[in-house]
Amino acid sequence: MITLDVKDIRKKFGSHEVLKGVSFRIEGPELVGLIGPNGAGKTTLTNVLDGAIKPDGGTIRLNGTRIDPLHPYEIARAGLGRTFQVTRAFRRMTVLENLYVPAMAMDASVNRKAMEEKANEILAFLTIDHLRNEYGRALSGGQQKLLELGRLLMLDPDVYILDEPFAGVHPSLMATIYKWIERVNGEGKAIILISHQMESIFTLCRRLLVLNFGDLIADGPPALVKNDPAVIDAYLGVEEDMSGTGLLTREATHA
Ligand SMILES: Nc1ncnc2c1ncn2[C@@H]1O[C@H](COP(=O)(O)OP(=O)(O)OP(=O)(O)O)[C@@H](O)[C@H]1O
Repeated sequence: MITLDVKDIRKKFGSHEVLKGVSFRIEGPELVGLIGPNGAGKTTLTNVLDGAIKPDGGTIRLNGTRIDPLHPYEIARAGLGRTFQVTRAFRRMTVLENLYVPAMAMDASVNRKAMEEKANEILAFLTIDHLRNEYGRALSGGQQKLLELGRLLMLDPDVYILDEPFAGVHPSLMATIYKWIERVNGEGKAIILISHQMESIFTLCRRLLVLNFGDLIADGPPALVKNDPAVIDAYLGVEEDMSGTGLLTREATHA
């Protein structure tokens, strides 16, 4: 079974303590939302998980093996992959070539025919197969998000971390991304979804982790988390789009 065990992760930038001992455990094909106001530490935690930033303390185990001392490419090989808030599609490569890069980086002796078949199947699923020979730079922001999801699918890690996959995406592509997430999760993979779009988080996730000023202030089912006084306090005065979530403001709870 897939396990991700995060224990007491700490990170300071100068004297600024950005992660203050974050611990959580994911077991099996969970779909977990990681939320929190701007500056809460979500991206820093993601960068620590994928090895881009080394923590000052704490441990991370993936499927029982410690990954926090590893390089990012070793962590990707071990089975943890991510997308980025700002997409990193290769602009001077075609869409197909963009998909080949992660597959070949992970396994230089990968069967080319199988790789091409997989890439074409992924592009069809993401509804961008007609763009297979276009350069990355020719794609819209939303199409680049889809391409990045496709690249991650080529890597096919055990744990997928998706950083703001809906940001800047046209509503018509949202359904495709929802389907993508449900498919990956249905195939038994664990997903950590970071988004400020609360409606998507509350629709998709069965568990929420809430970060605030580097502390994990809540961890549980959305129905419980949304009524947690610490969470309501953290979001007080924050301009998130809470429509459709039922996440209460303090005024609403006191009304
Ligand atoms: N490289 C860095 N050097 C110094 N401070 C940093 C660095 N990276 C992040 N920070 C600070 O760490 C805090 C957490 O930032 P982080 O980007 O992790 O938050 P976030 O929850 O992802 O925010 P957002 O929702 O706005 O993306 C912020 O106060 C930020 O200014």
